[in-house]
Formats: sequence, C-alpha cells, structure tokens
Amino acid sequence: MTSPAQPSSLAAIAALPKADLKSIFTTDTDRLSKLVLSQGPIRFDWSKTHLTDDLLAGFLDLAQEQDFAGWRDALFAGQAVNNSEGRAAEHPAERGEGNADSVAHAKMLHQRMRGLVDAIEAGALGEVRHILHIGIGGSALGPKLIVDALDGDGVRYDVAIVSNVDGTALERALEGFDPHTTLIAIASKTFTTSETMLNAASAINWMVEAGVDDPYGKVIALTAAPEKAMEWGVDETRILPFAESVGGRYSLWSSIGFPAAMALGWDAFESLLEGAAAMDRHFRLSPLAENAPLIAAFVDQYYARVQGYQTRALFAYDERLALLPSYLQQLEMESNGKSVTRDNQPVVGPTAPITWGGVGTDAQHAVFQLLHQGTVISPVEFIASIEPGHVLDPAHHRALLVNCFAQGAALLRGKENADDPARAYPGNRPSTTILLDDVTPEALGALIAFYEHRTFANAVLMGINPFDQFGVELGKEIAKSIEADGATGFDPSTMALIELALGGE
Ligand SMILES: O=P(O)(O)OC[C@H]1O[C@](O)(CO)[C@@H](O)[C@@H]1O
Repeated sequence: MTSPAQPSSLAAIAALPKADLKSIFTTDTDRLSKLVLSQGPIRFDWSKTHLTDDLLAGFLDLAQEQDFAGWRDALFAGQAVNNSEGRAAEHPAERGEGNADSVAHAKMLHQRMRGLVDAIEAGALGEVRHILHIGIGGSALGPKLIVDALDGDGVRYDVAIVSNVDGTALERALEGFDPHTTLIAIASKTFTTSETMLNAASAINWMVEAGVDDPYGKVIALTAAPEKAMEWGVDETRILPFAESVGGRYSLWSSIGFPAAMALGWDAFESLLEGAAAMDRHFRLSPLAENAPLIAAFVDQYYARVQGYQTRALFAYDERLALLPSYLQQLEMESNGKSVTRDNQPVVGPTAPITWGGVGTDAQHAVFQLLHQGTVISPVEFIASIEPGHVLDPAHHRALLVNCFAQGAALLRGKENADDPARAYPGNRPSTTILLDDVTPEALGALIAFYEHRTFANAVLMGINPFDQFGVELGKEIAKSIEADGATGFDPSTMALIELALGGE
C-alpha cells in the first residue's frame, strides 16, 4: 500500500483530450446507460459531467495504482487506516458491516441505547417533552441533519441541537423549553470539547435556577470517554458509550444519534442504519466501474486535480435536506482538507474542494448567476426526491423538480449571444444529479453512507488519511492560552483585539 504524492496515472489522465459537454451526448450516445447508476432508493446521474470512457479507464488505473481495493478491504476489516493516530475507522461496524468483533460490540451498545430510549419513553426519567442535545461538529451536524430531514408529523419530542458557544444559541433554544420536562443529551466523543462543556454547564444552571430537583439526573452522555462523563457528574446508567474507532464526523450511527432515535423512534433509527449498510455492501462488493462512491470520487478528482477547480457546490432541491451542505462541509473538508499524504509527502494540487451550497430554488435567486456566467467554475451537485415532503398542491413539487432539471440543462447547454456577451451563457458547465425515491430513513442512511465512502475513495486516490484532523488543534491551543494568559506573546493585531474586547474583564 504505497501512496506516491503524484501518481503516474494521474498524469496520463491529465493528458487525455478534454470533452465538450455541449456535444457530449451526440458523440457518446450510450452515455446514460454508462453513467446513470441506481443503487437502492438512489439514482446517480453523472452523464452531465466530463467523464468519458477514456477518463473512466484512466481513473480505474489510478484506483489500481493507489491500491483502492486494498484500502477498502482494510477499512472494512477494521485495520488501522487512520495511520497517524494508529486507529481503525469503524463507522461501517455501527451499521453491522465490518470486523465481526466490532460489529458485535456496536450491536451490544445499540441494545444499551435502545434500552435507555425505551426506559425514557416508559417514564423512567419522569415526564420528558423536550430534548436539548448539546454537541459540536460531528457530535451535532449528523443528528441535526437527520432530525431535520425526517421530522414529520410523528415526531415524539421537541429537539433542539445546540453547538455554538455563543450564549445566544443556547438562550434561544431554551426559550421554548420547560426545564422540568427537558432531557439534556451531552454529545462529545472526547467529553472535553470546551464549547460543549460550557453549554452543558449553562444548561444545568438553567435547570438549577428553575428549581429542578436533581438536574444531573436528567443528563444523558453520548461519548467514547465514559470515565470523563462520570467525572463530570453523569451517572453510569445514563452514559451511552461508543467505540473510540468511530470518528467524530462519522459518528451519527452510534449513540450520537440518540436524539434521532428519541424523536423519530427506534424503528426509524434502525432503518437509517440498514440504508447505510446497503450502501456499505454496494461499496465493498460492487465492481469498481459500477461503484457509486468511487465513480463520484473519479469525478471529484477530475475537477479538483486535473481541472484545478477549487470548489464544489451542492444544492438540495428538497427542504428536508437543507442541512446536507453544512453536514458535508465537515465530512469532506475536515476529512480531506490536507496537504500531506499518509507518508508525509506534500500533496500536489488541491485536495478537498471547498464544499458549499444551499437549497433550490432559493439559491437560484442568489448565487446561480456566478455558476452560469462567473469565471470561477464550480461543479454542481443537484439532490432531489421524486416524492414530496408535504401534502400541499403537487404544483409545488413539480415546480421544484422542473427548476432543478432546468438548471442542470442550462449549465450544460449554455446559450450563445453574439450581439451581447453579457447575455451569453458559456455552457459546458458540469453537474451531477442525485435523485432519491423519497427522503426516508433508508434513503437518507444510504445517501450519507455514499458521501462517507466517496470521501474515503477520494482520500485513497490522493494517498491521504481522511480520518485525522490535526488542522483544528492550533486554534484551540491559542484560545486556551488567551484564556490563561490574556494578551501576551501574540502579534500586535491579536493583542490589540484582546485588549479592546476582553481587556476590561
Ligand atoms: O465530539 P467531540 O469530542 O466533542 O468533538 C467535536 C468535534 O471537534 C472536532 O474534533 C474538531 O475540532 C471534530 O472532529 C469533532 O467532530
């Protein structure tokens, strides 16, 4: 398993002729059968990208050169694919796929979680109407996406997920909650993250001030560091552990998904895991040329590393998936925003694209100008669902999908205007369309697992480790040192800011 900084097959790919999307369907008439792939409830359409037969063959060579199959096996076998931290990355085991011991351990912890969910429902912790989930990054973005996407009529508790250390976030969340019927879930893999611990302490104070008897008795801890949660004051019976080998941004399948299991019910949570497991099996077993996460990674690699495009935009044409772009920002940018390979060689060219996006149709009236006519090219990903998430006039959903498909067609086709260049559209701008049958727990589980494996596949093709995140540490260290020593030893700008805004404290 070697990981050269600049694989030779990438150079061969870069030397291939560049196709023009405007004519690509006439030169490659069989495109849909090759570049549209259905996997369970999801249909992936890469036909509006620049992928050609030659490029596909080139990328299959790259996958071989980078030992993609070996790394994939290592991932599922529970080997230490996170080499810099000497750890496995066992999120698939949470879905029942992977190393047998890890799968058994994850199942046992899920049983424990289910037991607590059932006990709370049966009234073991008194009346519970609200769940205040406190966590940040991977301990918030996944549950937030799931609860928001699947939160329909049947939702059983009000859930607020608070991450920001800005007290305004917590204060706003608490406004609608009754302290006597609120359960606090503290989600932190390490149980040391400063934002989370401060928010948790303030939530306890809120209960104390409201005269709640035994506020700590209303706390559930979701963590891979149970001993730290106990030190903090959480009773062992209310700690839901998960394995250290599950990375933070890959942890929604573990006890970090507790608010989703509570709000949507255990069956829905299990369906989410099953949807993800089906995608795991697809990724693990299907031939490379028909492997959805890998093909998506080929497209990503082509635009980032061959064309040098530095961003990728994702537009959810479904309000239920409105939080998907921010979820993916962490998944992709924290995983692959690296500058060295696994063996510490500098990476040549861009790694993770800057992932950004929003919801259609809002984004059309805000940022699509740049996508159609700007000089920066951002490959676009459209995500939509055939079934709507509402029971209003079907005209709404029709208009939503019509707009989604129209934007992809416009980016591809463009429009000439010899008289007035300001009104001309260059076209030849790539997009991928991902169409779900519906936004169900299974489909969402499969979609998120697809993105996880795509991120991993991209990392393997670049030879980098997607499972560490040392880049976030320096800022944390400096924040601690400012807390401890104030304005000493920094650049004049930072010292002046500290003096001005914090000096009087
Ligand atoms: O779950 P924890 O340990 O509180 O960490 C929260 C987040 O902080 C990070 O470490 C980044 O600072 C993320 O990777 C992680 O998801």
